[in-house]
Amino acid sequence: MAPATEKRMTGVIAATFTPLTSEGEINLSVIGPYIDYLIEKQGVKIIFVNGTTGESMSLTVAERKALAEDWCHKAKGKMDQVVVHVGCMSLRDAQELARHASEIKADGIAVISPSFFKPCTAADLRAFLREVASAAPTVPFYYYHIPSITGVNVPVRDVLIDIEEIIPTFRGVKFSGSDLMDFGQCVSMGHTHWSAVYGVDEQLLAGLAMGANGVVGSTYNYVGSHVNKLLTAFENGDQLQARTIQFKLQELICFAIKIGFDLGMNKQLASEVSGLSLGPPRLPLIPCPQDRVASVVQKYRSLFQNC
Ligand SMILES: CC(=O)N[C@H](C=O)[C@@H](O)[C@H](O)[C@H](O)CO
Ligand SMILES: CC(=O)C(=O)O
Repeated sequence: MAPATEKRMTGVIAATFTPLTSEGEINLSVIGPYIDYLIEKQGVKIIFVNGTTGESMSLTVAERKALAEDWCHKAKGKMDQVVVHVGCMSLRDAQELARHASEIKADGIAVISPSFFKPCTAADLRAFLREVASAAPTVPFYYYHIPSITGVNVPVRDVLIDIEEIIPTFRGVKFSGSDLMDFGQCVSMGHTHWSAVYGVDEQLLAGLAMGANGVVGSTYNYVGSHVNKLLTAFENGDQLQARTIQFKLQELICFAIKIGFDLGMNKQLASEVSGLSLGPPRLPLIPCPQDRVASVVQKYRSLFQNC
């Protein structure tokens, strides 16, 4: 059983971008103001760092450690939780990051499946996750499912069967897939000390309907306050209001997709809205052309400003 003091992942969780300088170095000076911005302007109290949005797979292990440490240190006493993604292609790197996350007192770790050589079965994936988790035996552990990026389509329900027998620290799933039956099965197989957080921002309301405890995503860096209202409306049974906000977010994402939505655009949009200097993405991703940034920012303002 989980210790009584352990916190669950709930509410609106921002998957943070990794601030880079214009020369492409990690820029730790932005992290303090970034945390304050998320708390004050977006009402976000839990952050998920070094994930997909954080370009973790494009960073070195040393950079990921420096970032994780800074996020945890600066969020202390401000954020409710910092969950650090430690997944890597190499099991040894993932274990090193898991151990490090434990040392810096991260509130949880999450692990993505390796995606160059992929696990073929749920058993293979479970074996990988167990080895990473065992490097941080006191830290709450989450499996991070993102099949559109990893190409690993093992149903999460198969990963979860009796998983605490092999990973005693297992505490839930960050589910960034669109298979809502599988997500529903994760919720229904879950325990009261687990969290099922949903990660497809454009259909988060469907995730809530399936029983998500929280939502995690990149767009909550700049629509977090609106999505907080969506969650409240959902809890109050106000489906109309919840859908109104969801549809606005869909409109923004649809618009962005039409002009070429990628992490470069997303990061630049977050910079423009927040006023933080998040910098460019790292190659192979490239910065978004200024005219496209301007039009997505304009769309954002027309949908979300002054309401
Ligand atoms: C594939 C991807 O990056 N997924 C993110 C997190 O899981 C989401 O937050 C998306 O960025 C978001 O749903 C917009 O498509
Ligand atoms: C979106 C998300 O959860 C991530 O960036 O890892």
